[in-house]
Amino acid sequence: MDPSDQKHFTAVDYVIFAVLLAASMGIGLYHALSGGRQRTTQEFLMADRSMSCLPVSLSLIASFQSAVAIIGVPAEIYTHGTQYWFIGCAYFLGLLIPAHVFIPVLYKLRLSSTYEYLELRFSKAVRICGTLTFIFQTVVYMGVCVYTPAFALNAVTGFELWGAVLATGLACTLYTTMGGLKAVIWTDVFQTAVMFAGQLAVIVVGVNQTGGASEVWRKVWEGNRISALNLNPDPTERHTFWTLGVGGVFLMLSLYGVNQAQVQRYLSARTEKEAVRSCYMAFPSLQLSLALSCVMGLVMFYANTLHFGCFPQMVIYFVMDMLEGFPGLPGLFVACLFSAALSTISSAFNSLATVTMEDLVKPHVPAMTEARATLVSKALGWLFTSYAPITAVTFLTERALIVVVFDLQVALKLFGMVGGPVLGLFCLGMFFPWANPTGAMAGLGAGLALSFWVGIGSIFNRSSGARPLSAGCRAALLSDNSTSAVHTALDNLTLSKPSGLNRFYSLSYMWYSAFSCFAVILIGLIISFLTGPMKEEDVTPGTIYPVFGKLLCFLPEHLKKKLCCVTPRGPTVSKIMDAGPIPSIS
Ligand SMILES: CC(C)(CO)[C@@H](O)C(=O)NCCC(=O)O
Ligand code: NA
Repeated sequence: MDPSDQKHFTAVDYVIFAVLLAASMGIGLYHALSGGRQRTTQEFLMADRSMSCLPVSLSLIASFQSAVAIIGVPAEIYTHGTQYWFIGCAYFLGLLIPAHVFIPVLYKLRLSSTYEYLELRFSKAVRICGTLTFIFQTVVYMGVCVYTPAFALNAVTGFELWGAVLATGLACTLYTTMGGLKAVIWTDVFQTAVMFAGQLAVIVVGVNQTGGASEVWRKVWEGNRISALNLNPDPTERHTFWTLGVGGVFLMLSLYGVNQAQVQRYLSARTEKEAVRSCYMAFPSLQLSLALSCVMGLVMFYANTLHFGCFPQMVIYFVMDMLEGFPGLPGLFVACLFSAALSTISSAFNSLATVTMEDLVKPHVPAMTEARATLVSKALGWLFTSYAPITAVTFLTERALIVVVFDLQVALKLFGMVGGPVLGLFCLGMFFPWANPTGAMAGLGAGLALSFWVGIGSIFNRSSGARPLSAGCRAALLSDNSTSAVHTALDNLTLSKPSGLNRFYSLSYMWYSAFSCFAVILIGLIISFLTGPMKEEDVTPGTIYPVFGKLLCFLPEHLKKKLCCVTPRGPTVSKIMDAGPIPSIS
């Protein structure tokens, strides 16, 4: 790295950065010493189920908004125009459905791990498979998240990459294991504020330097960066209204509907109403965050005259150049990236500790005392911490992978490939009373196989929906002579339509969630009917959401009853479950 890139940080910047870390630690320490002092798993993992909707809602948006999005979205807008902004349309249904379908079912069951649902509805084996899938997704995602801010810090201060990665993991584990979920949620609130402040500062400075908002607008308009609504129905087109606005709903459902990190937050809310409200309140903040990162991409487009693509790493240099002469602001921006990453990683730690404890440890050690269980949960937190830097460092050793790791697409592909089948499994259970455990297992297995097939196939398929400039970006990263590299990349741009299996591999990654979700449901239902569908009286009460009953409310009563299996939650079951661990269902 050119040492001249490292002139940006002044003493004020270091102070701002230190304040972020100190405040996060302080919040952790406060929750370690107040309340019940984190001596029970109910407090450590579930925040005593006492949270109100405001902190929960800010925490919800922080979980999956990492530095990857903060710099990935501007890079996307800069390169391809504002089409990506239409993902905001998916936020409507993507939050309404969790609020009115998933929360009512999951909250009433008083779960700790969302995968307990799978055991109640299907079997222990399905639950374990759900848990393992989640652990895989989260561990890979953490590796991606931890790397981005470390790169930024390295670029502006020269701080060693691996040192920054380790420090991030360490800081995060410290406050997470000290203060439990309460600390995670309250640091999320603080860190979300820092995140917004950093993005806002860049935009305000950028717009002022470039001669006002109307100037920026004129230039991005002339530069063709304001995209019209693309209604092309082709599923291989990377970003259209359909892939973003409809495919995006399924992506949102896999994250906000059934992902442990989010469900744990809903369940930590004081009441079900409060959980639903937090979901509603997440909507404006998510839109604001999307708008800020899109506008940042437009401002960058104005500030830079190069009319080729931009890779995410460049965003950091752009911003640092823009903020030169404003001491404190580079520090605020790096703090913004770290806030985004820390809040995501802490959610990941806490949710990993929860599922490992609740799904993998507790069922085998039923007689564990609360104090012991809390200790084990904390130890699990530490275990997973060591895992995140290991993943990140593995990425580091493969220099070419660095470009990949930064990509917004990588994170969204992962959510779709791994989260989509799990979403399908929950939908199969909640909406289709006939689905049986065999069907669920087969559906999940087939769904995962299909989504990995298309996901891995797309990596090896040149004309895939991947960004056409990625080859150029890689070359540009490795040499300073970016102009010629970009020309080569543009020359190599393949415009021919793929056919056959290649067409399958070119499926837009925004459809991965929907595709694998439907695959799981379809295969799950077929296998269930072949092996003997579940009888209504065998389904655990409270695990079905009568979606057909609600949709077909005009049908006569007896037909509706046949279709939707509206089983009320029996008093015996609720008593057993309120008393403690879930009884095994055979
Ligand atoms: C997942 C959404 C679409 C909504 O939360 C967004 O935050 C996002 O694009 N996240 C990318 C992954 C990341 O930032 O780590
Ligand atoms: Na975050």
